[in-house]
Amino acid sequence: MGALTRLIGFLRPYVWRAAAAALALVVAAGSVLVLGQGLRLVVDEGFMAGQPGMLDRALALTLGVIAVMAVASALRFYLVTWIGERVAADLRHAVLSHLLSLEPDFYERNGVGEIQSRVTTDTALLQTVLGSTFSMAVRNVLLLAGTLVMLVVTSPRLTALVLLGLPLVLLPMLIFGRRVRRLSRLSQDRIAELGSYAGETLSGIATVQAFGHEAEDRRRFDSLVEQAFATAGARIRQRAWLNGVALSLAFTAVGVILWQGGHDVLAGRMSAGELSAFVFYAVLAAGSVGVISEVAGEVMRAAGAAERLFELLDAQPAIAAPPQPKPLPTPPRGAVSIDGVRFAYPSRPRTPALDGISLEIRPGERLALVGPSGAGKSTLFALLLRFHDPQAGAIRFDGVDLRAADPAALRARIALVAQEPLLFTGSAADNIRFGRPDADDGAIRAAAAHCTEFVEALPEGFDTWLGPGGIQLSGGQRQRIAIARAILRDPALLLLDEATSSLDAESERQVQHALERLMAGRTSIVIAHRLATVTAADRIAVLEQGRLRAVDSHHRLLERDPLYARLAALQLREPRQPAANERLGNA
Ligand SMILES: Nc1ncnc2c1ncn2[C@@H]1O[C@H](COP(=O)(O)OP(=O)(O)OP(=O)(O)O)[C@@H](O)[C@H]1O
Repeated sequence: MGALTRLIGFLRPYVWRAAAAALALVVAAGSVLVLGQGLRLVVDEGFMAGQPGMLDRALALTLGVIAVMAVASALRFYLVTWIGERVAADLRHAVLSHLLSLEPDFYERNGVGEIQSRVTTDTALLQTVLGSTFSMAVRNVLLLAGTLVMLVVTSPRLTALVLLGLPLVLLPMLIFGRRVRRLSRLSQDRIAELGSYAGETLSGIATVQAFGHEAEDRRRFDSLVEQAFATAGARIRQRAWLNGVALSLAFTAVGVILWQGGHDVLAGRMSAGELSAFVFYAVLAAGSVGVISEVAGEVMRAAGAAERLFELLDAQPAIAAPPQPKPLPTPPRGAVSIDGVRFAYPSRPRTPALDGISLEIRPGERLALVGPSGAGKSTLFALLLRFHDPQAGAIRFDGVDLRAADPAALRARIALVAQEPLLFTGSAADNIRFGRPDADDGAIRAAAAHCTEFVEALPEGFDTWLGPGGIQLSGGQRQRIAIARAILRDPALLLLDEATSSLDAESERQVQHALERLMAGRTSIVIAHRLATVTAADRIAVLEQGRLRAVDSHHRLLERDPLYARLAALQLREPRQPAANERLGNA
């Protein structure tokens, strides 16, 4: 119920349309009720009094009422459906837009697949229910209320009989309705679980097939699908009971009324026209109850879906701009100060991923980060981008504590080139424009100066569609596009996670050349995997188990830090030399 009332809040911008819809609804339902009175007149004044002229007038009147009913019904349908679709669209918009403000951690905790399923299946369900079912429900609730009034007006005695029977009809609806609602929610959860599992498996299809994991996945799919089906089965059983019980009760009631009413007419307590009208209204009422019982389940399912969507809407971003964000100085300098930073991931509060890190990085400096796997290098990047806040200490960018700044303003001064750069569906130009959507073609070409030769060789140059994830490019080409994207953003601070996968010597040289362009004149922090990078760096910071071990130049570290010497020997690689057969081939 809470979710439904909150949905009504979404109606606020459309009060006038809602009012018009309500008016059309009342007129449409009202004209159906008037038809019942027409029926009474025809029977009493026409048939019983034996006046054919009365029949003609009754027909004319009826046609008029039908015309009004038709127009009002069409209007009601249009307006109510429009509002339903509009509210579903608004809700989709609100949820998607809110999701963008939640930090990467949130998705790690809750699973992207699960969230995706809520956004797609739950909004789709709401869309159908708000767009059509809801309109039916409202129409029938109103019709039911109207027919009940008309029943009382026509014959209070018979109505009393109906009302006595009413709890018999409503009680099972309430009981079954509640069960249906609980099962609906469970059913949606199961489908979401399935969707999330399928999403992960299908996006990792290459790994799945390479390891021959299909049989295992098929088994798990089977079990998840069957679980979802079992839940759906339980829900359908409840709905089936609900429908059967409600309908049989309603029509039994009509039978009883006819029987009692027939006795009343015979005894002269009511006219035949009144009984006709009464039965007309009773049938309408029973029909409404039937429809309501049918759509109530759907509406309850929608309430479950709305509840899940509101949960997403209510998720508070852990990282947000303070009410009065402190502006970063202009022009940006690119000074980073890390001061006694301690950070542990929420899932492992006892083992800090970074512990007591202090480091000053001067504007324009080139700092290389090295350390064994799990030392905290990527975590430091995540903190610099403010995906997390440190539990102790502070990070300052150009003198401003990251927590005091607007994260968007901070990130506008940073560009990230990830180890496996992520490209998105679109053209080469779209991907380069990613961090500056308003950039014109000239700016894009300038930023891509290091890769024009290969981009222009693509079938449609910069407008070539690269497929989802830039699948149509080689690893080295993807990296160069990602570098162009960072150059176009023109950041004061560059965060670069060097690729570990080896490229051939020529691609390596091209990527290196692109990186030189990117790093020129800005502060850069590089998670280094190449010997060339550490030798060219101003300083190298050696991390080990979340602690800063040493900060110095390559040569001095080689002399005085055994861990560094070992890492340099094992981890940092020279550009790959062409193999002997390649050299032979070239000769
Ligand atoms: N999301 C997370 N939740 C909990 N712990 C995490 C999470 N991400 C990383 N860690 C832990 O934090 C520590 C530092 O990880 P981090 O990814 O920063 O290391 P790294 O130096 O970048 O390693 P690599 O070179 O292998 O990428 C590791 O012990 C890791 O297990």
